[in-house]
Amino acid sequence: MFDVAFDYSATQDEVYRATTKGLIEGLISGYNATVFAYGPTGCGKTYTMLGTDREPGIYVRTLNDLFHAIEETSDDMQYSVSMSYLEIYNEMIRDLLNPSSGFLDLREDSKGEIQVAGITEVSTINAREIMELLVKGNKQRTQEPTAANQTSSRSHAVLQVAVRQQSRCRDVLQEVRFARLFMIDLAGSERASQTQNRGQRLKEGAHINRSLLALGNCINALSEKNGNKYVNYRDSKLTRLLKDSLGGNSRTVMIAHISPASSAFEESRNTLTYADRAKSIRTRCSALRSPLTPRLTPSAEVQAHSSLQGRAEMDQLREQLIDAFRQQMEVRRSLMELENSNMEIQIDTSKHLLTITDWEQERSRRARKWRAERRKESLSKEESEKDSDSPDSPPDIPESQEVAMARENLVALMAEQKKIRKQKVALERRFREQRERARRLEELLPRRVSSEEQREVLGLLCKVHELEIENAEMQSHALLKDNVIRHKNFVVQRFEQHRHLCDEIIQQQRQFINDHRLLVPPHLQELYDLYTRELDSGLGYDTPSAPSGGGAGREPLQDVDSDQESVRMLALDTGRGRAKARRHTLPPILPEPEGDSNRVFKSSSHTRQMKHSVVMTPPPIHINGPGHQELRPQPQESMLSYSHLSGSVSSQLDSSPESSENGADAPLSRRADPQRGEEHRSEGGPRPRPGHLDPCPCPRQPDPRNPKSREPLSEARPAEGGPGTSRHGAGGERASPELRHATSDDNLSSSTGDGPALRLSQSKAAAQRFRPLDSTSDPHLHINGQPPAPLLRPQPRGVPPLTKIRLPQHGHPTGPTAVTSDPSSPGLPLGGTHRRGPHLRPPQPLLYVTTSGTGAQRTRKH
Ligand SMILES: Nc1ncnc2c1ncn2[C@@H]1O[C@H](COP(=O)(O)OP(=O)(O)OP(=O)(O)O)[C@@H](O)[C@H]1O
Repeated sequence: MFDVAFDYSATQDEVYRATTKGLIEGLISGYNATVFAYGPTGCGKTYTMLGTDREPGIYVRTLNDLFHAIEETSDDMQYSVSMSYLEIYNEMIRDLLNPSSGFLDLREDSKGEIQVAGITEVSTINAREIMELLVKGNKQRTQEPTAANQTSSRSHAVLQVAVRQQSRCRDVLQEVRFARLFMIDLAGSERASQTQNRGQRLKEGAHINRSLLALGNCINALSEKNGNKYVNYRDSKLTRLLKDSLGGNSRTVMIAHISPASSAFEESRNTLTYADRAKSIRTRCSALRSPLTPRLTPSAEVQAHSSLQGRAEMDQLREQLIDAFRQQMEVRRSLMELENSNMEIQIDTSKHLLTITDWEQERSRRARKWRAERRKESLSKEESEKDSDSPDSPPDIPESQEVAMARENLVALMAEQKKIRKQKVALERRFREQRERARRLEELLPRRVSSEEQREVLGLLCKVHELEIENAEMQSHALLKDNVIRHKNFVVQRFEQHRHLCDEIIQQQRQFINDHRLLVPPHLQELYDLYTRELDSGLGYDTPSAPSGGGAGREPLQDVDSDQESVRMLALDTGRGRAKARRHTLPPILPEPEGDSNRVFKSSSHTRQMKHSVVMTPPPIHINGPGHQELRPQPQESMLSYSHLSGSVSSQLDSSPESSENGADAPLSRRADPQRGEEHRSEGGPRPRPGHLDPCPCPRQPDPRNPKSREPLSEARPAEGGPGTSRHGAGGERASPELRHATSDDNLSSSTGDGPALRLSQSKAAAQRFRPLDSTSDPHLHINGQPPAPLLRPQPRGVPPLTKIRLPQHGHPTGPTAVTSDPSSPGLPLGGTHRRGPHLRPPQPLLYVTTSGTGAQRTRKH
C-alpha cells in the first residue's frame, strides 16, 4: 500500500500537490522536510524534480509556494531563505552553483547536523531567480547519454533550502525557527547489462549502485520494527547527507519511479520493495527553535500537522515519558502517605500501651496499699480473727473504660498495620517497575531523537521529573524522621514507666526487708547505697560531675527525665492524677539547662543503644531486665565473692536459729515476740543490738526535695531518742551509708514520717548469713515471673505477715512481669527446707534465702 500512485497521465502539478505541497506549511513553522526521487534510470526522476520550463517540477513549484507562504505571513514574521545546490558524483560533492569550488566535504556541526563545508548559499525569495539558478546549476550536473537514457543523470542532485524565521514582535516572543528542505534527484539505479555501460560509465554506475545500496541498507535498518538495528549512514555521502531526512527530525516524501515496460519488471519490483520498506520508517519530527522556549509546540501548528506521523510519534514519546514520571510520583506520594499512616499507627499503639501500663501500675499500687492496710489491721487484731475475717487477695479492680478501649484499639491497630505492610510491598514493587519503564524510555531518546535541541528538551524534561521524584523522596524521609522522633518520645515514656516499675520494686523489696528485718548481703547493700546516694545527691550515676564515676565520657541522654525525678515521682505519687499528668507530658527532646542537674543524667549503655536504635518497639518490662541494669552500678562497685558468700550462708542456713543466735557474728534471728512490730513502733522500745536489722517497720522515705528529710540520721536520732537509732555495722568493714525506705504508701507520700529510719548492718557477719539462690533451684521461685509462684509461705503465728508482692501483669506484648508471693499457695510447705541451687547466679543477686524467727520458723525471702 502506498499513499498515492500516478500513471502516465498525471501532471506535474498533480504530483507536486499530492506529494510535496503539504510540507511547505510545516517548513515555515520550523519542520524539516525532504523529498527525494528514487528509481531506475530513465524513469522520470529528473523530470519530476526539475521538470521543464513549460512543466516545472517539484523544485520550482515548492519554492514558488514557499515564497507565497512567506509573503502571506511577512507582516508578522521575518524570513530569510537561502538555497544551495550540489551533486554527489562518484562519491564526491560538487557545488552546482559554483562548480569551480572543487569537491566539498561533509561535516557534522555541534548540533549533530550534517553540513557541506564551503557550499554556496544563495539568499533570494524571487522564484524567477531561483529557476534560473536551478537551470544553470543543472547544466553543471553530470549527465551522460546511456543506453537507457539519453540525458542520464550520473549523480545525485541535492537542492537544499534553508528557511529562517523570526517573529517581528520581538518584545513578545523572541523565537527563531529554522528548517531545511532537501529536494533530491537521485541517480538512477541501473543494471550494467541493461545500460551496457563500459569504462567511465560502468565506474559511475558502480558508485551509483553502491550509494543506492547504502541507501537501501539504511532504509532496511530504519524500517526494522524494533528500531534497534544499527543504521550505517557512513557508507556513502548520500546516506550521510540524508541522515536526518531518513532517520531523524524530518518529514520525508519518497517518490518512487518505475517504468511501465514489462522489460523493466525486475527493477520496478525492486524499486517498489524499497519504497515499501521506506514507508515503514518512522521519523521523529518536531519544530526546531533557537533559543529554546518553554513553549514546546505552537498549538495551532500542532493541530495543523497533527496528522503527520512523525509529530505524533514525538508527542507519543513525550507523553509516555511524562506519564511514567507522573505514575512514579503518584506511587511515591502513596508510599509517603502509607509511611505516615504506619507511623501514626505506631504512635497510637504506643499511646494505648502507655495507658494500659499506667493502669497496670495503678492496679499494683492499689493492691500494695490494700496489703499495707491489711498488715496494719492484722497487727492490731488477734491472729485468729485476722485469719478468719480477712481475704487473702485484694479486691479485683475493674478496668476502666479507657483501658478497655485501649486494648480494643490495640487489636485494631495491629490489623491495620498488617494491612499497611502488604500495601507497602505492593506499592514498592509498582514503583520499581515504573522506574524501570522510565529508564527504558530515557534510553530510547538518543536513538529516536536526532535533533540536539529535541534531545536537550526531553533530557531536561526527564531531569525535572527525576528531581521532583527525589524531592518527594526527601519529603518522605523528613516526614518519617519527624514521626520517628515523635515515636521515640513514647518509647522514652515507656522506659520511664519501666523505671517507675523498677523503683517501685526496689521500694517494696526494701520495705519487705525492713518489715521482716532481713539482712542483706553487702554487695546488695552497696547497690542500694549507691541508689540512695544518687537520690540524695540529686545526681545520676552517670552525671559527669558525679564522683562515683562510671559515667565519665558518656553522653547525657537528653530527651528523658532523670532517674531521680522518676523515683521522686514514685515516692511522691499520692494519686493517679499526678501520674497521669506526667504520662501526658512528653519528655523534652532538647537538653535541659545544665544547671538543673536533677533533670540530666547520662544514659546507660542500654538506653544509648535504644536511643540510636530504629527499632521502635518499647522494651518489655522484666524484672532483672535492662531496666534493672540501668540502675546497676559498675561491676567493680558491686564486686562480691559469691562463692564466699554462698559457703558462709550455707552454713548459716543449715544451722538452727538457735545456733545462729549463738554465732560469733551478729545473729540473724529476731525475737519471736509476735508483737515485736508493735514494740518497734512504740517509743522507748528496746534498741536492737549491733548487727541486727533495725526492726522498725516504719522507716521514712526521704523527700529529695526536702533537705531535712535527708539529714544524716546519725545526727537526728540522738535527738529523737527513740528506738531503732542504733548505729549498725559496728563490726562492719566500712561506713554504712544511710538507707531510707518507704514502708507504706503513706510513708511514700510523706517526707515527715515519724518513724525512725532504718540502718542496715554492713557487717561481714550479716553478709555471711545470706546466699543467693539459683532461681531455678526451686520451681516456686521465679524471678522473671513465669510461672507466677509463691515466694512466701503462710505466716505462722507470731510472725508479722509477709507482704504479698504482685507486680503488674502486663496484658500487652511488652511481656508479663510477675513475681507473686502468695501465702496461700501450696508451693512451699510450712517450715519447708530451703533448696540450694547448684549454681550461683550473679545476675540475680536479689534472690536470697535467710532464716528468721525462732525455732523451726524459717521464712523464705525474696
Ligand atoms: N511524465 C513524463 N512526461 C513526459 N516526459 C517524461 C516523463 N517522465 C520522463 N520523461 C522523459 O523521459 C526521459 C527520461 O527521463 P529522466 O531523465 O527524468 O529520467 P531519470 O529517471 O532522471 O533518468 P536518470 O536516472 O538516468 O537520470 C526524459 O527525456 C524525460 O523528459
